[in-house]
Amino acid sequence: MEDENMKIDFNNMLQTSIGEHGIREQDIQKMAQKLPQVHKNMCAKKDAMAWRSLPYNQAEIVADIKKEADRINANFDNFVVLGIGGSALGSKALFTGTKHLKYNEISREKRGGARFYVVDNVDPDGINALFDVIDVKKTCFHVITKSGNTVETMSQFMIVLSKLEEVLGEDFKDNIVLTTDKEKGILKKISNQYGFKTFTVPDGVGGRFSVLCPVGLLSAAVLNIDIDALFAGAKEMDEACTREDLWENPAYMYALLYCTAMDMGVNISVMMPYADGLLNMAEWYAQLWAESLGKRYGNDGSVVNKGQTPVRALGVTDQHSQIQLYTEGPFDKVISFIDVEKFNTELKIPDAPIDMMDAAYLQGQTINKLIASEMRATEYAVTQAGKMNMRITLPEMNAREIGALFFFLEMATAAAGEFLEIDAFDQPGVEAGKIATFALMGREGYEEKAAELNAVQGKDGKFVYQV
Ligand SMILES: O=P(O)(O)OC[C@H]1O[C@](O)(CO)[C@@H](O)[C@@H]1O
Repeated sequence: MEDENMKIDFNNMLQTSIGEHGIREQDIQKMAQKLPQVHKNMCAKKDAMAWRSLPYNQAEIVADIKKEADRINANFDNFVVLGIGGSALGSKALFTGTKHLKYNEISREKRGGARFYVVDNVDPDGINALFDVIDVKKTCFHVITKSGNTVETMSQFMIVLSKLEEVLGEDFKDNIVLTTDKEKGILKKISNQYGFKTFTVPDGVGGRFSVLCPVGLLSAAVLNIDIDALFAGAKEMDEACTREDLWENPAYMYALLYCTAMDMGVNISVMMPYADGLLNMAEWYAQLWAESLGKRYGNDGSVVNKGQTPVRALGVTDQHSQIQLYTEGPFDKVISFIDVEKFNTELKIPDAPIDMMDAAYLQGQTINKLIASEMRATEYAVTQAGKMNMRITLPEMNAREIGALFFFLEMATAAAGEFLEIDAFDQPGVEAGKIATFALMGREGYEEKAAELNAVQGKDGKFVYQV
């Protein structure tokens, strides 16, 4: 990739940079023995990993999405995404990664479209707070659930439908857009019966890999994010991340080094962007890395309990809360710094009208230089402390770079799944909680589970402190 593109620097993962707790050349060689099989699987499973084709095969869908976005922006003041996990996090990362950080507060003229919100929880105060600031009549709700059954999203949807009915009677169809599976799930049945505008999550595109399909693209279009540029970034990354040679494929190197680190007891992956707008990218990555790699069983059915705990941190803010631990605590984490070479704006630290004393050296410099210097300083400090870290540098925060970053991390995650010999595309571990929730909420067919839950032995009172 050329100089103006993203740069991914793995030096500080290595013993040559950080000393005894780093990865050695021979560790790379050893893990690289798996690479031919990893590459073979990545090639063989390309079609099954349908998210890899999304930058290439959606011309018609994107045209429809843009038309729908134009309708939404022409008719509504607000656009609200209802969804959770992979149905929400990509939209959030896209939004803050490319748009004005106070988007909803700037004028409509400057925004060029509806205000944008994502509701990805079932906190009553959070949902009610949104209703306090939007006029539901003037709001389009995008209900996203691939399975079409997710309890959080369906309950949000029901609340919204009733609010709409209160103010619009039966005339609320235009305020709703759905995105779901092509045939499965309750939402699809509702779509068929009531004829809401509906987009499809393609087969082979799991929630956490779905940002570049209608799940994230309708948000992108409503936000006037350049979808062609998103795809261009993803395609560039695809080209790099399908190469067979480890030394030319950054996704393979990421996967190899992180899996080697896991074998060395490095159980935590901290993503620490130095840009407010990229914190949501770290949130998105957290689901991607956690749900894809956290697995009890290996492909051969044996118990492996693999995975690495993702942590989101924000530079520089979390330097003043977490870096003490990262430098001096256990050797159990790797930090992925993300920095941005050129921010969208510049902010000078002017000469102050009072004597700033020892702080006067800051005068005439920029906040841009300060954040960049703090990133380098923190990288230096954790490297000196012998802790694994690496750096992803974005030349700018724009649609192309964000598209490339999504695709890079998706490819790295899929490759890591192959190195770990687990299925990176299922999530059986979340089922137990979902089923228990159905039971506790009285869903038909879950009576036995409800009885089981109610029969669970009481807690030992001596460990419960009623203060
Ligand atoms: O899009 P859905 O089916 O509502 O799922 C939401 C999220 O729930 C999960 O299935 C896990 O609970 C995620 O994998 C997914 O992104």
